[in-house]
Amino acid sequence: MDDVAIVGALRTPVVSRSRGFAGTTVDELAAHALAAVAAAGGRRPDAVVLGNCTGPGGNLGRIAALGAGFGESCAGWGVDAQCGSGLIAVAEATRHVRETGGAAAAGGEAGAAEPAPVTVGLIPTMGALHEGHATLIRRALEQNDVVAVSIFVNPLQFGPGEDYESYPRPLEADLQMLRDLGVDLAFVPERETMYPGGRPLVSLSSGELGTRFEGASRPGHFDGVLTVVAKLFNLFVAAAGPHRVRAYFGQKDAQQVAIVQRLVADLNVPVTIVPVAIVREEGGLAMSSRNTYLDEESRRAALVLSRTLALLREEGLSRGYAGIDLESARSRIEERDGVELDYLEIVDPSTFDAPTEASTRAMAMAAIRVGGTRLIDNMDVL
Ligand SMILES: Nc1ncnc2c1ncn2[C@@H]1O[C@H](COP(=O)(O)OP(=O)(O)OP(=O)(O)O)[C@@H](O)[C@H]1O
Ligand SMILES: CC(C)(CO)[C@@H](O)C(=O)[O-]
Ligand code: BAL
Repeated sequence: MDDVAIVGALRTPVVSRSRGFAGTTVDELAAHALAAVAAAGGRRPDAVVLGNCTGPGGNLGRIAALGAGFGESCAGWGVDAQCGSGLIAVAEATRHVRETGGAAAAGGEAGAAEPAPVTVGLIPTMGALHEGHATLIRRALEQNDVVAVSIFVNPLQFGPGEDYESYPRPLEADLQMLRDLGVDLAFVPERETMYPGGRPLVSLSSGELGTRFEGASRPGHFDGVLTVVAKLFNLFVAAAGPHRVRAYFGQKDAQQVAIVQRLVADLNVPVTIVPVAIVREEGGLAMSSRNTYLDEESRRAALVLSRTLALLREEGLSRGYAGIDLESARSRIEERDGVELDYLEIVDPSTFDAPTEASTRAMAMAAIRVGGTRLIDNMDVL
């Protein structure tokens, strides 16, 4: 027989596996459709071929045929090829009809598959975007289905006399960069949206860790960071519904990464933190929005920061971090014209205490002031 025709086609509704048909098995669903299509056509098939799209495996065709009441004489088999198995099953059924000369066969696909869960990537920024931000964004685009970038210069994390007012805000250029990168959503709230009525009454404390290093020079800075980050996390977790949220932070702000990781752990925030390595300019200077404040001379002077850290890294990797001469490194920075050293220390980045025998990482971290600009940087020395 050459001419084989499809005389009936039915399918069950498509629903979320965990919802509508939660108590129904795949072969029961298939049996239901098979019985209905046979009743409509007025004829029982003598064979059932079912493609298995991540169903339970086994011989779905045979089980469903029995479930549909086609009796033991109805043959049944399956095609276990996930996507596309339905088409192969129909082709198989056609072949069966052709070869057996006139008997009816049913082919189709059954499965209980749910698409991989959608994930949301969030990159909190203060804008004035550069290649460092772009790297975080690209990482998020690789790892998530939906990517959102927030741009908000958060007044709570700036101390008196810091650069809150003068912080660069090139919004149009930032938005163009986000469009070019293929970001799905830019969240650019007004100050009043984030803090209606001014400073919030309730805010977060970054604890003792928030008072050291960056926190010692910028009192209250990390409390402000945590408060805005917690607000952003709450907004995005709520908007993402059942979907997982990952948030991307740059290792340039290593202490910030550690404190945000503690926020998530200590307050059970359902967000996964993804740290991203530091992106540097060709000469080694860590990229930063505040680099735009530097004139040519300051930019040259600022190189002492990354170069000193790179020397410490070499020393640490070749002789062990315990042998590093921090005092000479500090002098090297202080002796550079136009540069003021705030701190240079070696810490275990999981605690920000001095590394111990048990430490698996040791990190040299430093902050300097060049002209009026404060810059930070760090490198692993173990
Ligand atoms: N060079 C960089 N490499 C990796 N991540 C970076 C780099 N610069 C910024 N980031 C990360 O981008 C995120 C947003 O940072 P932010 O908008 O404050 O930019 P910034 O360049 O750090 O600005 P600032 O000059 O204010 O420190 C932070 O998680 C930060 O660590
Ligand atoms: C995380 C952050 C966006 C919070 O304002 C800021 O501290 C930053 O840009 O690193
Ligand atoms: N990148 C850290 C934000 C700040 O310096 O305020």
